[in-house]
Amino acid sequence: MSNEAPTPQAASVMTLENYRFPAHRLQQQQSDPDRIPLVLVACGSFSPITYLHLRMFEMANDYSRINTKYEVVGGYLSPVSDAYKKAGLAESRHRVRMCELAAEDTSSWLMVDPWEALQPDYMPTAKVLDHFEHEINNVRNGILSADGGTQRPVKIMLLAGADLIGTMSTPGVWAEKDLDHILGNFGAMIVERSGTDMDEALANLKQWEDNIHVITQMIQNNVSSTKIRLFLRRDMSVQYLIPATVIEYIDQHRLYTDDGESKAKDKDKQHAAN
Ligand SMILES: Nc1ncnc2c1ncn2[C@@H]1O[C@H](COP(=O)(O)OP(=O)(O)OP(=O)(O)O)[C@@H](O)[C@H]1O
Ligand SMILES: O=C(O)c1ccc[n+]([C@@H]2O[C@H](COP(=O)([O-])O)[C@@H](O)[C@H]2O)c1
Repeated sequence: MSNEAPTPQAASVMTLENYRFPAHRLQQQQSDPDRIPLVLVACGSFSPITYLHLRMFEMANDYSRINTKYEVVGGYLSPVSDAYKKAGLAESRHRVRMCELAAEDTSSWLMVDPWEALQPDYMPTAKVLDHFEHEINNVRNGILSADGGTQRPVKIMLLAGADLIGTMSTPGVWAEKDLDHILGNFGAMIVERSGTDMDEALANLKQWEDNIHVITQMIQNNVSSTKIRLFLRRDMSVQYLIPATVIEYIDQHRLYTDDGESKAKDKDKQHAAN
């Protein structure tokens, strides 16, 4: 897929004007009548997306099937917009395209929603989850029941790593009303992460503990985007840590190299001269 142009409905070619909620892999009908339909939403930088980000969804799917009454009917990556201004953040158009390449090439059920990435202003996570609630439960009226008789509402949940829930326990990072909305109304699936003490991360979130599902990593994977960027700056291999199509894209666009921008500009000048 990496050498193919994105299709017209692809997340990476959408603008705020022609935006359409991606639903091509969203399950249309439930398989199990006894389960509650669930859509997982991972918000983050994804600069760049790694295999761990993708694995989080697989772990959450297994966890849901084995430990809960939920049936996962869809999964979305929602890259943060350029307004987030975090160190190491590549332009959102690149992050959306890398997520899209990774999802299309390695998964049969993950999708990328560019809505958050396209926003000119920073969009708090509570508002991003509201957007999914609106698109799935208001616009689409939920999901068809297993017997085909009724439409059922879909539960939307945040999927995140332990460091992110740790920031929720840290006073002042998240608005209190947003925490109550995210953890009280939506809920979260949290993947443990080495370097983050789960008890500490959850310490101030006791009132919502019934809505917080902790997923243990049975095979520890400690890949992070920061380490990938570091390897790329040192011209070291990132093969088998992130999808091959994403590596190809990073090479083509000279992302995450110290002199990446100037090289890209030189290339543009060369094209213009020819
Ligand atoms: N190794 C990991 N273990 C568990 N969760 C992770 C891991 N890497 C990322 N995540 C989670 O994936 C989500 C999106 O990650 P994001 O791109 O924002 O972070 P990151 O990979 O830590 O990036 P950076 O290194 O640039 O800070 C977050 O919820 C984060 O907690
Ligand atoms: O909504 C908030 O108040 C909020 C506060 C801190 C972080 N977030 C979200 O958490 C995600 C990961 O952030 P970070 O800084 O750990 O890469 C990203 O999608 C942010 O928008 C959201």
